[in-house]
Amino acid sequence: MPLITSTQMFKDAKKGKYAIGAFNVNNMEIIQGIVEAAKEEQSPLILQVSAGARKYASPVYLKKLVEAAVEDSGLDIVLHLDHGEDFEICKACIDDGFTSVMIDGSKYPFEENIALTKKVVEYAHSKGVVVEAELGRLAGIEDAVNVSEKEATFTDPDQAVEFVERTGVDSLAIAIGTSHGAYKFKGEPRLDFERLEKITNLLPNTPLVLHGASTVLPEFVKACNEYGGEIPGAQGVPEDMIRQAAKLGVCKVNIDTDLRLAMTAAVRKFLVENPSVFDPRKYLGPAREAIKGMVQHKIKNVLGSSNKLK
Ligand SMILES: O=C(CO)COP(=O)(O)O
Ligand SMILES: O=C[C@H](O)COP(=O)(O)O
Ligand SMILES: [Zn+2]
Ligand SMILES: [Zn+2]
Repeated sequence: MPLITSTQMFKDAKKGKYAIGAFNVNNMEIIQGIVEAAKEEQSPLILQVSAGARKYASPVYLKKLVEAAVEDSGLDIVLHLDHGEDFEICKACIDDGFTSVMIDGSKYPFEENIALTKKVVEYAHSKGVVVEAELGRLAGIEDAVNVSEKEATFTDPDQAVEFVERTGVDSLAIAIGTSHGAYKFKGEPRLDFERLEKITNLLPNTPLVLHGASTVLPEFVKACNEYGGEIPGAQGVPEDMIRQAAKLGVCKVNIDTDLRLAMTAAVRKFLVENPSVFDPRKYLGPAREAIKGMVQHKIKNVLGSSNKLK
């Protein structure tokens, strides 16, 4: 079973009006938890690696861990670079065997974003790798860059059409009100579904990607706060909104914060309840289980990708 591209996966998802989870991975326990969940649910799966993850774990460790997951699980998995910030990192990942890369030129003016994305698309396609790009800008924290609410901009539907036509990109990340991190809304959660619908109607064959799509599960926030953490007021995208986004053309849903919260809640709880234990396996085991349970819930009850493996 190999690493695969997302091309067929996205076609099926778009047609079936469900979404594929793209989960950020940083170490072995995170990978194992996610992959076990996807296997039990017989769900297609995207594992994504950020520049920060490559720096933390080293590129070779992460690549080999994902290869181990493919071998051990027998699943076909997409290995994707998340938020590639320049041509060089995209090229490095493509040369390294990634099957999908994101070039995130969203901080640049429109024409520069197009030129950069086009350059990555040309190289990636010559190697059989698919490309995600971003138009519009999400608020929140991303690789140590904090985009303020003021700097954030929603995706312009007409620009999206021009962007996809001129770059030849395979999928497009859009900004409709989600943001990275655990503090997504101050008041009532609100996403611009009208905008999403418009983009989908104008680009019926382009898989859309929703970044900043963690739901920030209250049970994990509560456990973190109960066991010594301090994350008051954390709030994510309600599950119903993710379901609706999938119905309206979103094929890829990016999830990192929920993994972090699940893992941290489990570790905090274990260490508080077992103060004399110092064997990392004893607290990383429950952390892996928490990730598995959370991912399984998402696949089954939110993304709708259970039993969609071909
Ligand atoms: O978009 C993401 C990764 O690219 C993750 O978003 P969250 O912070 O909502 O998990
Ligand atoms: O979008 C950002 C992801 O959550 C990755 O975060 P990171 O850059 O801290 O690894
Ligand atoms: Zn971005
Ligand atoms: Zn993102």
